[in-house]
Amino acid sequence: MKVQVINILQRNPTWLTVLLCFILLIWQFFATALSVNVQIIIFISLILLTGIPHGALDHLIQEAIYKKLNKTYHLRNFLLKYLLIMAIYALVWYLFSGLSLLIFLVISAWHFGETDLEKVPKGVLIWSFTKLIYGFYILSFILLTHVDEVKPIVFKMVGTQSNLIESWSFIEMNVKPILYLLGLSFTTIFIIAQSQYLINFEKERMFRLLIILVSSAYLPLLPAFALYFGGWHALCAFDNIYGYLREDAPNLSFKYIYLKSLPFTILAIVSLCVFLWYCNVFAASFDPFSILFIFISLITLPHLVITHQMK
Ligand SMILES: CC1=C(/C=C/C(C)=C/C=C/C(C)=C/C=O)C(C)(C)CCC1
Repeated sequence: MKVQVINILQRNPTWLTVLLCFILLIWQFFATALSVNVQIIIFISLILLTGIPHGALDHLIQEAIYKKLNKTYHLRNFLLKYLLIMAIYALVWYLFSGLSLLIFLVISAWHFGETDLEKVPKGVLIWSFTKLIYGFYILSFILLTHVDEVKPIVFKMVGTQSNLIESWSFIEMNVKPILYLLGLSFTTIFIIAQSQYLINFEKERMFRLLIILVSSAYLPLLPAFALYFGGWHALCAFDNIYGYLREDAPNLSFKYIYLKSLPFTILAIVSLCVFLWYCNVFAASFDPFSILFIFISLITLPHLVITHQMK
């Protein structure tokens, strides 16, 4: 029995996330509301344990892609390209914060769709569109079920611009219709895509995601986002990357690739701390979560460019 449970968790570690959802919901229901400290601990733990490490494998992915293409891989060139993309995006954030946030939301939606629906064939237009709508739905669900908590973070990220205030009041007043419309659009396009190119989705996997999403709606924003991002998206991404790297090196162990992510995880954490310190000293108004999300956006763009090349 014990061995069976360990096997299931090893094959599908997202069951642990489901378990965590139940623990948090029960705690919240029977004991007290989750304190801010507990929320922050859950958020930071998941971001550090899986969120950042899944992106810290990009150098291995790039190396594997180059190997398949018979191209020579240089870590130095990889790092330069990565940092250049981040620097350009940071400049765009500095000059046009509203546009940058929009870019972040669109690429995140695309990235969530691409990772979660990894079985979907690349280059089939209807499925590409389905992935995007799927990502938008997931992201909107998490953000719009926490609209009051999202608001101050977003306003600190982009400043109080009049067009943002207008769009925000529209969103605030239409949370339910927006979610219904997106849900309906996703269902419709999913059915059309399935009728054109049938894909067999694991029902049990979809059930796990559903539990995580529904639970997230009843939890505060930080644990809600961390449960999806660290407890679902990053774990699925790890699985995809592991499978991709094993195509050329079947003996690769999961422990080995996790350890390989550590140097860049540590580098990312140190850079984040420097970034937080810099913004605290030099920015007019400072909110650590806004800065953290801007930092996540900066590392997401090159990460997406690399993971998109995995076939
Ligand atoms: C939760 C949240 C936000 C969105 C975060 C997103 C979109 C994260 C995407 C991360 C990705 C795609 C990482 C890739 O590995 C906002 C609106 C910025 C601020 C309010 C809280």
